[in-house]
Amino acid sequence: MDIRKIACIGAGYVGGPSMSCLAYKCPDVTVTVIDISPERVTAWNSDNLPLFEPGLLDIVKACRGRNLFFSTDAKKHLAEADLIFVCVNTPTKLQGVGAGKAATFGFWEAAARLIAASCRGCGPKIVAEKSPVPVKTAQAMSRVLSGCQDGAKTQFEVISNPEFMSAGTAIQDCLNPDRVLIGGRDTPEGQAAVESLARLYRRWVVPERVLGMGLWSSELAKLAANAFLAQRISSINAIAALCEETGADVEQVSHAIGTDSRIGPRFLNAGCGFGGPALQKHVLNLVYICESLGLTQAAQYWQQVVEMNDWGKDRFVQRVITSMFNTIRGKRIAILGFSYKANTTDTRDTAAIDVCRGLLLDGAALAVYDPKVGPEQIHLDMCLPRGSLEHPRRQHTTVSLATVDVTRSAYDACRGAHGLCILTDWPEFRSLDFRAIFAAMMKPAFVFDGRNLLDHSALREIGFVVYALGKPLDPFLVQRQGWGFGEEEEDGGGSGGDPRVVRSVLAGLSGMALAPQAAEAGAVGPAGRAKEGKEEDGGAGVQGESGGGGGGGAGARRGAGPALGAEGAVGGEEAVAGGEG
Ligand SMILES: NC(=O)C1=CN([C@@H]2O[C@H](COP(=O)(O)OP(=O)(O)OC[C@H]3O[C@@H](n4cnc5c(N)ncnc54)[C@H](O)[C@@H]3O)[C@@H](O)[C@H]2O)C=CC1
Ligand SMILES: O=C(O)[C@H]1O[C@H](OP(=O)(O)OP(=O)(O)OC[C@H]2O[C@@H](n3ccc(=O)[nH]c3=O)[C@H](O)[C@@H]2O)[C@H](O)[C@@H](O)[C@@H]1O
Repeated sequence: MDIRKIACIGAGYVGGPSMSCLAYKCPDVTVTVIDISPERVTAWNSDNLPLFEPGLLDIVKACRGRNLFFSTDAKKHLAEADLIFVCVNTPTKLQGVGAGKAATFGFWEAAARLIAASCRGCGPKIVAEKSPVPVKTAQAMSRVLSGCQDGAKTQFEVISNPEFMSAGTAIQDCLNPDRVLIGGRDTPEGQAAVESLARLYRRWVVPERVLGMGLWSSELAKLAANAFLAQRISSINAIAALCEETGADVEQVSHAIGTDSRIGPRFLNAGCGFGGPALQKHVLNLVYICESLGLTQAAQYWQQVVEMNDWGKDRFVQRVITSMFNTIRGKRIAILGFSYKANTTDTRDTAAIDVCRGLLLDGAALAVYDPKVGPEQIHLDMCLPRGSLEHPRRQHTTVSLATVDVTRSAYDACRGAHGLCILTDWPEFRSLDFRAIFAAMMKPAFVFDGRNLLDHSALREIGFVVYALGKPLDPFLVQRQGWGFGEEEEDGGGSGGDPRVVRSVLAGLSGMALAPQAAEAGAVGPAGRAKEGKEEDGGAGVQGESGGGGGGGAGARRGAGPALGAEGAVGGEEAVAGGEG
């Protein structure tokens, strides 16, 4: 079939960018992207696209109105199309059989019924699955399509053409894909349909990368590819935990293993957990398929990839808490980065949600900054009710948003903070002025780099105590129990550690390295006490009763934003950070 008109159901993260690239590369083919959401369609027809993707706006502007259209008029465009892509979402089931693991087929069935209803009596059509689906969805799709035809039958050939783009690099992934899979039935009609679509792709993708295969292989390959990626990340994260315990450096280890050409260097960055709309969901889909087929051991194997990811997020939260003297109650913690990775606004299943919720549950006051994600989304994600569509596995203990401040800049987030966490690998975080940030933070000032993004030795030079995931532990953290802070002070004598860190920490604790804001807010001199607080207020808080002597360095700060929790609880018996100054 010579494809002249294409319709795509779903103008989301996949449908929008992939169809824009198709239109860009095939100017003689008309591509119409359909969505049920009029707001989305309106946004696609404006310069304010509904999603941020580098290079996307240029491509859209080059084709929109020429051979690229966005519309809500499904009936018209589906009836006219030679080829229909289905790009609807496939969230995880929340109830019933397979809840928490199986993919919901509802959007797909609705799309199939829409196609069937719109195309009665039309000529033959190819229907291509683009969003990932459970194996054998094509069969179900064909049955729905042919079952809903009442009389005037249209010939539908269902093929599989899974999308492998990643958010943030969607345009380059579409324009220069590693491979394009097209799966079809092993019949003349099936193979003809595969060939029709392959001809389009071969206009810009070298023929060796356009791979024809069986329908079920193509469907399964998509889930398997994501499961392998997730497994790789969980594997390196498991090694990262081991590195911290042994003094090895995960970056050196991943470099070493990545130079083996059989393993390869990519996707070996340890981090505080993979997130996004795909990896976890697809691993769980795979688990469910294995379980359904009685492959218990295979199911358990893949399940462990997700368990490891959850453990990694918990481990990060634990590190923050134990590093900060076993208490974060009322302490302001800056969260830099909320999206699940850089260059996207997408927060679906982002590791930041679980990390933030973990910190909130332990009483922290968070100041969140993300270059592209706004306050509404962050607040929504933080308090989604149990069972929300894209986060079925999350533990939904209620957290209070009263202590979540979303700031306009990284500097605002860090001002007055006891610690800062890097949760997304936004490159701009690298070029922040960390001297200024250090000056404005409570002391000791902690950095928890969950993406190994920053220059850790430069940060230590400045005076930060740095936790870098999978790296040898900062001497201050190894020795943390020896400083007489927290509940376990009997452990140590406080000797040892990097002298620079030790000096800086001592300076901070004695108030010599006070943040200007803290000074303004009432903290004074080496024996600093909060002017507004009680005389006996402890260092880290303003309302504590017995925080100890001259701890002004780590605290004595009031009124500088929502730094303290409702109880202002950093002081009192938990005001250990400043207690021994
Ligand atoms: N986000 C990504 O980078 C990638 C996502 N995928 C997968 O592709 C699927 C779709 O993902 P996204 O595009 O991110 O989802 P999305 O939720 O952003 O977009 C789906 C769109 O389909 C529309 N829709 C649903 N049913 C419809 C119907 N009957 N008629 C018209 N419009 C309808 C929705 O309104 C929505 O705009 C998911 O399963 C995802 O896992 C695959 C590759 C990459
Ligand atoms: O099916 C999909 O939707 C897509 O899912 C993933 O793409 P995506 O989820 O956009 O992002 P990835 O680049 O895979 O990153 C996912 C998560 O893994 C984390 N990650 C990635 C790489 C790494 O080395 N370490 C690591 O922790 C990222 O920070 C992010 O949170 C796949 O990479 C795409 O090929 C696939 O098309």
